[in-house]
Amino acid sequence: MYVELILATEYHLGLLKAKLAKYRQQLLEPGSKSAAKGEGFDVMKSGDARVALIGFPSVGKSTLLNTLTSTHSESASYEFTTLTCIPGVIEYNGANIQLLDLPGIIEGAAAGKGRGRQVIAVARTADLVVMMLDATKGEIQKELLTKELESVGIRLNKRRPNIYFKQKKGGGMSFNSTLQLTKCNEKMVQMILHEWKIFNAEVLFREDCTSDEFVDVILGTRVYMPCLYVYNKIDQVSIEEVDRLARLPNTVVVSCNMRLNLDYLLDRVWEFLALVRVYTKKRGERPDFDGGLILRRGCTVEHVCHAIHRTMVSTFKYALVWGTSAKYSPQRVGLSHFMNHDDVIQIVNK
Ligand SMILES: Nc1nc2c(ncn2[C@@H]2O[C@H](COP(=O)(O)OP(=O)(O)OP(=O)(O)O)[C@@H](O)[C@H]2O)c(=O)[nH]1
Ligand SMILES: [K+]
Ligand SMILES: [Mg+2]
Repeated sequence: MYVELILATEYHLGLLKAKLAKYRQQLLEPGSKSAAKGEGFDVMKSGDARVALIGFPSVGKSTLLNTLTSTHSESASYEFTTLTCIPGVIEYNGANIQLLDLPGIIEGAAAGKGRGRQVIAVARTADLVVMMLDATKGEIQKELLTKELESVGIRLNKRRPNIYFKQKKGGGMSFNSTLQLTKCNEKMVQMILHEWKIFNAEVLFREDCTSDEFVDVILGTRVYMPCLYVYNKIDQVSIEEVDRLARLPNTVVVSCNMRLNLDYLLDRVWEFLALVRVYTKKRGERPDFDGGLILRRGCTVEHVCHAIHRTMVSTFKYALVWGTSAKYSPQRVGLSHFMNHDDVIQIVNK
């Protein structure tokens, strides 16, 4: 009896949340009235990666842009100093990383307060969100901002749920899981799908997901982004507090005014962007250490070929690789060999 009651509550709540998610989705769809005014700022994507600075007003976003790039963005002690998107470029490890200074956002941003929607629209286009927080203001800012971003479908530091979902023309529902599910079940999935008027589909849970995560999968418009939390103004708090903040996950503590820990911040940005630099070398010549190629972690020799020239793969015979990805230097490898940061490669054509 008791168990049934809990289950009934779970179903009720699960379905309610699914309805809400569906409703919110309609609000965000392009063409709908409320979405129209929430267009992003018009800034060209450039460089090897894009980082968006998100934070409450006056946490020091513009000060950071001014410190790390040659672009100037007005910074002042009053809130909402920045009213538009200001792009700058960080040069690091031979890569050009576009850093976007944005207006501060406040609670209710997702619902249209201030320039919140525009800011969030830009954040969605970034490869990394740097959430800037004021070290003097505790952790509440982080929770509020995370909620704002979640409410418009941005998931920070989370993996896409491992659920296979395919809508079908007929054949009814097929539900399977590769492991014991503890947070969701077939009945719940069916109820949620009916809410979307989906009666024919194939669903396979490959991990123990919640019904909320299943809703994310049906919507299919969620963005999963890495996020680095940066606590600024550590010159204003006790050493004990700095120590505590610095140990939080995915966190860097800095002082933009005093230029403290900014090198470490850049290291972490590079790591979060998962960038890799690879040097090319011609036979009998020294590697071209001025012109490294910027690629993503997990890239292979094939990716390197594409980065050099789109027809390179068709003439590829083998490659010689020096560096940490090679078992010996040089190692002779094929197209599927994984490259590491700062490896050197010489490509031999047919
Ligand atoms: N104490 C201290 N103050 C800082 C630091 N970094 C920035 N500030 C100050 O914080 C205030 C706000 O800085 P901004 O760079 O304008 O902040 P913002 O986040 O861009 O603000 P909005 O554009 O209004 O959202 C300025 O008075 C800065 O001098 C820091 O490391 N320590
Ligand atoms: K400000
Ligand atoms: Mg600013």
